[in-house]
Amino acid sequence: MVVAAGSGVRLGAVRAGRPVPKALVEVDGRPMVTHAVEGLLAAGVDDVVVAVPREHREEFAALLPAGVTLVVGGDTRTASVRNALAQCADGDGPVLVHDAARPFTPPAVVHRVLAALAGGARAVVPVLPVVDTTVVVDDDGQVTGEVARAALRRVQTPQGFDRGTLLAAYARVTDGGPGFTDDASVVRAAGVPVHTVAGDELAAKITVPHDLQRVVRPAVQA
Ligand SMILES: Nc1ccn([C@@H]2O[C@H](COP(=O)(O)OP(=O)(O)OP(=O)(O)O)[C@@H](O)[C@H]2O)c(=O)n1
Ligand SMILES: C[C@](O)(CO)[C@H](O)COP(=O)(O)O
Repeated sequence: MVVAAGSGVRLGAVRAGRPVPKALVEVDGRPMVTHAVEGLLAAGVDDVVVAVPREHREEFAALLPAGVTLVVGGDTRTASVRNALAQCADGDGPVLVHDAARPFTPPAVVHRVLAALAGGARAVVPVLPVVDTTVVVDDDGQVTGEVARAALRRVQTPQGFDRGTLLAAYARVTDGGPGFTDDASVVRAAGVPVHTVAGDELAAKITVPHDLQRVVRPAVQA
């Protein structure tokens, strides 16, 4: 599945004087959501479900390839995943949860996640190391401590799950509960170990305007 129902408040994109959902913002000439969905399909993923904002449903439907299922997302990412998961309850095989906001995720990342699932992992996330010195600051912006970064990782998507494991984990949590920022956290809260594989800087999430200047479509995706 691809979650594309966020507003993109931090990106702050505007079209004809009105806020436009982040997933509809164009990168390399096409909406982010189109790149993200086509990327999964090109990597061999089938049965793609996309969570979209209710008020833009028709626009998303016109953009996306035939065969893709659209569902209306929720107020939080967790709620959007939950709505899309409802479409996945009867399927077979693992489920991938991917952000529309990571338009140029290389297929190799998808394949590493799927390979780890095929090897028996129930939950898999792509991660990258933290390469900068990392500190803690107080409310005034003063540094109050340094963080040992060797064990820290930045988490990306797609995140992959054994289908039953993901469904059961989401059934345990409510959208009004603790603020889960990804799906691995939901699964880990259910006591399931989360395995990591290497992510890729090309899978970076577009979050703030500066990210639009940095986003790179690889000439050849591996
Ligand atoms: N209610 C929500 C919130 C987020 N997402 C999706 O989750 C992904 C990662 O979320 P993020 O980058 O935080 O997107 P937004 O919530 O749109 O950003 P912001 O917090 O700046 O509004 C995005 O593809 C976004 O569309 C979603 O489907 N439904
Ligand atoms: C799911 C995610 O992209 C993994 O890094 C991330 O947690 C989304 O969180 P955000 O805080 O809404 O950007």
